[in-house]
Amino acid sequence: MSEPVLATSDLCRTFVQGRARIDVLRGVNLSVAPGEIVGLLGPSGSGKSTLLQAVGLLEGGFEGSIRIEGKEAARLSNSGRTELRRDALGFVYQFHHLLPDFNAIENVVLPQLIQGKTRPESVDRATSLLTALGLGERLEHRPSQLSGGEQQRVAVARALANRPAIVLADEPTGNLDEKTADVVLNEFLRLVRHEGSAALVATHNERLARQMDRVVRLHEGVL
Ligand SMILES: Nc1ncnc2c1ncn2[C@@H]1O[C@H](COP(=O)(O)OP(=O)(O)OP(=O)(O)O)[C@@H](O)[C@H]1O
Repeated sequence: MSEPVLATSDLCRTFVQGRARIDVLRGVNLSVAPGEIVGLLGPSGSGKSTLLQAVGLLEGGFEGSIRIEGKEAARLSNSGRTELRRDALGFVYQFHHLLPDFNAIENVVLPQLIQGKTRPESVDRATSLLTALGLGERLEHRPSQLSGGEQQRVAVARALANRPAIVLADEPTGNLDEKTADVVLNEFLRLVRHEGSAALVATHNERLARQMDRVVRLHEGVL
């Protein structure tokens, strides 16, 4: 069996607020195989975003092990973690977080330039991803000139631009109306499958989660 793209073992995260201790993650064991799309369900406040932030190497303060493509995050230097985040992970959030002064194609080109790709190849890749998401006629629109669904599609293209091993998505369609959310999620899943990336997708929506390969649930800090 091939090595998981993401594996956590006994992952714990406690927040201390004044005298209160909140044990949000209490020994999470999760493994995601290459190309596997996993839905992460759990009630509000159950720790889905906290888990995604930990495995996205976005913040420290957790205990336990996080391995991405076999690399133990805690053993890496800060720059090693930054490189791993840039090369192996893609992120989609509930709000698009696109750069407002850059158009769609530039938003998707930028992470590739940061990774060291040339401008022509980055533009080719961005054009093909955005076209696959139905935005071939919107390449030069800035975020404010796009609808909510179109903005999220650009965010999806940006997340996939560097061919991540796994995309981490936190309520990627949570800000869209139901019909648009369905369409955008389906396009997201289709493109992730086509690209061969894995994905871990936090959602409240059981119906959308059923379209994924597997669903895990956070309950009282464990899966
Ligand atoms: N920086 C922080 N300091 C203190 N408590 C925090 C912090 N971040 C999160 N928490 C607490 O951790 C718990 C889990 O929060 P988290 O955002 O991970 O839940 P969630 O499952 O993503 O919720 P939702 O579905 O509503 O987005 C909550 O009780 C929250 O108040």
